[in-house]
Amino acid sequence: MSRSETLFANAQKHIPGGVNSPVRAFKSVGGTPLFFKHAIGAYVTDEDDKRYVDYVGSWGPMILGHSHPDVLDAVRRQLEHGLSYGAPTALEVEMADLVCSLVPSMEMVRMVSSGTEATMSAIRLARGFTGRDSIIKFEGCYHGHSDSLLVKAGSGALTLGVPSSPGVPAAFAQHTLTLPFNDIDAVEKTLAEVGNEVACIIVEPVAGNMNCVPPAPGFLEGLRSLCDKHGVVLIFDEVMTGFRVALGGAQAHFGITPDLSTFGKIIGGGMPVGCFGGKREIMSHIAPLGPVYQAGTLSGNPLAMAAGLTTLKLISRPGFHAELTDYTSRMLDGLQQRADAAGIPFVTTQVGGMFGLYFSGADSIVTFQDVMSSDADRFKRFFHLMLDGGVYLAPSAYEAGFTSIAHGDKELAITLDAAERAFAQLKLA
Ligand SMILES: Cc1ncc(COP(=O)(O)O)c(C=O)c1O
Ligand SMILES: N[C@H](C=O)CCC(=O)O
Repeated sequence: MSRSETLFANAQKHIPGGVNSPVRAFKSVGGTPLFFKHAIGAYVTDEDDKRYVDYVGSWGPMILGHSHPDVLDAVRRQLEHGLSYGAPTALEVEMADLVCSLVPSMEMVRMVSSGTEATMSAIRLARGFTGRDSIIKFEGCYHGHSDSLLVKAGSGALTLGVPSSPGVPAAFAQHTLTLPFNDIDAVEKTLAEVGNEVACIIVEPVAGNMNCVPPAPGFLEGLRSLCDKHGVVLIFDEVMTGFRVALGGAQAHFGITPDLSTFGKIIGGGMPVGCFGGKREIMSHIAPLGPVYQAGTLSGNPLAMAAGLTTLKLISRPGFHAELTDYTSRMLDGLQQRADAAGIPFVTTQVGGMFGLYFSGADSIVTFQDVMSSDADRFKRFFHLMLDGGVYLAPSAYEAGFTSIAHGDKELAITLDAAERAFAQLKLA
């Protein structure tokens, strides 16, 4: 048995399913999840000492690559001063100022410890601000695992086939209206009927939890104008896209200003961090300024702030996102060429350093149905062939992929060589 197999067998004794987050379990691709012990730059190393070019990047945060020396130094420096105080720090003030300067729609920001907390709190705030109970989300979008948002959700919920989780009271779920992503007519119709009951629309501006689906032209613009018309709070969940598809997030990339935004992943530089924020008028309703309660023992944790601040400063250098985008495009072009040469129907999607791979004959991927019509069995075989070739992709056909600035020509060659062999094998199968 490999070390990963032994560890996985042991893990299952006391950890449900052997993992601390369902998407890690390889359920939809089969086989044993890899247990990692080391990560540096574009690579992760498993417990059996096999190294892989990594396109998961801890599900998005590692935009600088793993173990960036400046980030590690910042954490080490902070370590000497204590792990947590449960009191305000200068680092939090610096973080709030930086986030608000990088993302102009953020006039005020509250730090939390995960993306789930960020979206859950933003929803509560939108409800408290508007005095309305209903929310609109989109099928296949994932906004963390809070009750109101685990309805027709993406990510592990979709992968495991339980997009609407047991344990969510029907009374909660009835306030969550779920509409098709990229279908602005459905939003218009719903708001025309019940607009005065809807507190907010929450959307992943690039859907990244049902593989990667960019917004159709006019979709985000339509959401903005419909929210204005019906007094609905527009929330961009930028936990995944924030600081990745552009320094100012998807809202900068697409030029749409939401009322509230949520961030996670990159903002913590690999440490557990999230935040929500936006218009001062709305954020002023959060305690202790206003009556909507929200709190956290470890919120604004100094180690996490040190890692996040250093990451945000490093990715602010001119040209960073253009380089990230360029690598991603070259990698996807290379995959497409090799799939075409092997005669394998294959489509890719990309926004900046975020991408999707589909075994599909469709011209483009726009809807949830497009995603679900792609060949997940073929992806499963591709995933394992790529693993054999030293490339670690997200272990699900319903997760986006991520590149880092540490990915360069060497990693491109490893990836494309592995893919060429994988497509050839798929053709034979
Ligand atoms: C768009 C989006 N929102 C929210 C979350 C929840 O974040 P977390 O896993 O940090 O709770 C995630 C990822 O899990 C995400 O991709
Ligand atoms: N798709 C999820 C978040 O982006 C993956 C992370 C997780 O839930 O473990």
